Amino acid sequence: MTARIIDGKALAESIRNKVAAEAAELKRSHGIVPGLAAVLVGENPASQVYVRNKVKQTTEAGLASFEHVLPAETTQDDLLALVRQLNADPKVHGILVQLPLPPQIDPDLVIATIDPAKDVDGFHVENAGRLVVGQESLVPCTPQGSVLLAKTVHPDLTGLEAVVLGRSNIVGKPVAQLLIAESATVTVAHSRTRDLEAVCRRADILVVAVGRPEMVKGSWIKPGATVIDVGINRVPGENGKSRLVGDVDFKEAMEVAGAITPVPGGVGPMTIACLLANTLKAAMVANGLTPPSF
Ligand SMILES: Nc1nc(=O)c2c([nH]1)NC[C@@H]1CN(c3ccc(C(=O)N[C@@H](CCC(=O)O)C(=O)O)cc3)C=[N+]21
Repeated sequence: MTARIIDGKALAESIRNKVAAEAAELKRSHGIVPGLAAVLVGENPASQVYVRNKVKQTTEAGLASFEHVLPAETTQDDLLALVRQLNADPKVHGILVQLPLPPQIDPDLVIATIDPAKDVDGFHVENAGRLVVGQESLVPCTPQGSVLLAKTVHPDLTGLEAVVLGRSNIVGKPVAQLLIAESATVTVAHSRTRDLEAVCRRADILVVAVGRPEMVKGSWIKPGATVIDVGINRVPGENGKSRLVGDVDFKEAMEVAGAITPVPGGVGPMTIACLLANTLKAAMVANGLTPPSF
């Protein structure tokens, strides 16, 4: 059997098109242009690619994009001052401070300083808590994108066995919360889990977010399972070039899984699409309007 490849690029494009249509209508009816501010500290090359893609897609969807590129030596106080300035700026509806930050800056303090209503990453404790208790919130983009991709295969996740491999605050934990909200039976596994392979093999839906290139092998996957690969790892490729691989051994997984997301072209594009959707949502909520669902 060969797995079906889940097309993240196509789903991301359809979400971006919907954001663009809604943004055009918001501008026509209320004169509001949703604005996203992205703050990048230092020059991590992978971050720069992400920021460049994000700026392009933000403007293509008709949203306003405000870029703040700060030197690696930026002090914590200077970054906090910028965040407060963006909190107070009515043209800015969403604020994203790209992680990781340099060592002199405490990321928890930066996230806590972002106005929760503008926290389009969904990382603020207020949004994380609201997600857990099932209240309306800004939901983290990569987790949201991962679950939307799983739902292209299983529109109803009720009662399915979901295993999330990874327990980070930015992916593993929020993915688990979203899957619980979809009535899946959720196990969160991690590096300390006993017999990790056997736990993964129980999964109808396996979401992998560990940041280790090609760690999950074909033998870890239940035949026919849906595999969502959140990893984006740059590894040495042919003739001195680098290539991107996920946290799942794609070649092996293709022989066992029922459906799988590729890297690139899977979860990555969905992260950006969901970021644009969150920015639209933040702009509408800030103006007393009811946002669409995606
Ligand atoms: N506050 C914060 N929020 C984030 O969401 C965040 C962050 N910091 N720091 C960095 C990571 C990384 N990240 C990516 C998103 C999309 C792609 C993406 O679109 N990748 C494409 C293309 C990859 C390529 O060709 O280089 C793909 O997978 O197909 C990649 C990486 C968001 N992150």
